[in-house]
Parts: sequence; C-alpha cells; structure tokens
Amino acid sequence: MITISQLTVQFGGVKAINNLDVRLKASVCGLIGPNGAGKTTLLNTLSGFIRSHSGTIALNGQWLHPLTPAERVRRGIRRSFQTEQVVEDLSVNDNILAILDHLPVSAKEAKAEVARAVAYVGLTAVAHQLGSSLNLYQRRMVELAKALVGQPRLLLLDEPGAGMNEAEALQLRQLILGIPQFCQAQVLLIDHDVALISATCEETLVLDFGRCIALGLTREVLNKPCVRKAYLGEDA
Ligand SMILES: Nc1ncnc2c1ncn2[C@@H]1O[C@H](COP(=O)(O)OP(=O)(O)OP(=O)(O)O)[C@@H](O)[C@H]1O
Repeated sequence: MITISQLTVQFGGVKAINNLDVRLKASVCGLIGPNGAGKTTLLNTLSGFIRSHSGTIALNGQWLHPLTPAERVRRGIRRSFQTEQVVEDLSVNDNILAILDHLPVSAKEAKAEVARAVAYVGLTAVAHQLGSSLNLYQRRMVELAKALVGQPRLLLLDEPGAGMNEAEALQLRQLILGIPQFCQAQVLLIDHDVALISATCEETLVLDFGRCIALGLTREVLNKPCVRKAYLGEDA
C-alpha cells in the first residue's frame, strides 16, 4: 500500500504535486490525468529521483523519504520509463541481469530469476539476442522483465504500452494483470490508454494540476464528470 501525505513537489513556481493526500491500496492502480498533471513527477518522487518539498510517502508502512534511489531499489521499488532504456550491445538476459548487480542475490539465483522473468514476458526465444536486434514490443518487454526481478514490491510503470499495436496491447494487459500473482508486487500504472487502465486497474487516481481530483474504483472514477471534463475533454 502506498500512503502519500500532504506531498508537495515544486519546480520553481510550479507545484507539480500540490498537497497530495491519498492512499493507494489496490494491487494494480492506475494514475491518469491530462498532460502536465504531475503523473511522472509522482513516479519520480516515489522512486527517489526527485525530492519532495514537503510531505511524506510510505510503502507498506515504511517511510521512503530518508532512502536514496538505490536504497529504494533494494527495498523493491522498480521503475520503467516512457522511453525504453534497453542497452543495445547487451543480450536480453544481460540487460535484465544488470538490475541484480547491486542486490544481494547469488549468481545462481540471479540466473534463475532472470529466466523466470524472461519467460513471463515471452522473450525466452530471444533471450540471447542483443538489444539492438529487438523490435519495440520486445524492448518494452525487456523493460517489464527488468522490473520483475529482485523481489519487487512496487512497480512504477510509465506508459508501458506506448507505441504498441492492438494485439500487443492486449498481451501487455494480461501481463500487467498477472504481476501481483507473479511476484506479489503492487503496480502503479500511468497510461493514456483508457482501455488499458480500465482493463487492468481496480483503483485509479486522477491528477490535475498536481491535485487529486478523483480516486476510487476505476469504472466509477472514469464516469465522474470532473474526470471526463479534465481528462477526457468532455463537457461536464
Ligand atoms: N524538471 C522539471 N523542471 C521544471 N518543471 C517541471 C519539471 N518536471 C516537470 N515539470 C513541470 O511539472 C508539471 C508536471 O509535469 P509532469 O511531467 O509530472 O506531468 P505529467 O502528468 O507526467 O505529464 P505528461 O502526461 O505530459 O507526461 C508540468 O507543469 C511540468 O512542466
């Protein structure tokens, strides 16, 4: 569970997150909002890339603010980025293995964990191929597999389906839905694809100008007039 209390993150005069007070309990939570709403800033604050101005965040009851980004990784926080970060001259296996370099995992365990994650995302057949040979979907799958190793507790996924076709997006849906069972981690998912959010997220948080404008069951949240107006661009 993520508990965010009175969180403010500021860039100069812009409050990217403005006194946010929410609790995210569902195993797969959506995070949506118009461009510039503060979604990526919230993910960056959770992963420790950005320091908050004030307020606190706790994951499963443990305060995150004293921890560096590296310590947060050791506590099981994983982050995927809008732009995939696959290393071209490393194999699929080695791209994923690199995540375990700084975690207390033996070489044998690491190999087994990587193989399990690679199989989960459907990349076993290309596990020894170089990053440079992968298509966009496979690259996105490498990113997901990187987030699945080393006993993750929270996966922060920033538009994992960007650029995917319909069939690929359907496959991604199934994978996201299975994550809590695969590794007992909570998922916080940013995506502009409302169909993906609806299909995978039991609960959704909607931000606008850094504030929570709705939080609750996804289908109820998506039907709220304030959300339809701010996010879906409809008249209230
Ligand atoms: N490093 C930064 N320096 C200055 N302002 C920033 C910085 N990062 C974000 N902002 C500002 O903070 C606000 C929130 O940005 P953020 O990227 O978190 O929004 P977002 O909801 O993720 O948007 P998008 O959907 O376009 O990715 C915006 O006004 C943005 O311009």
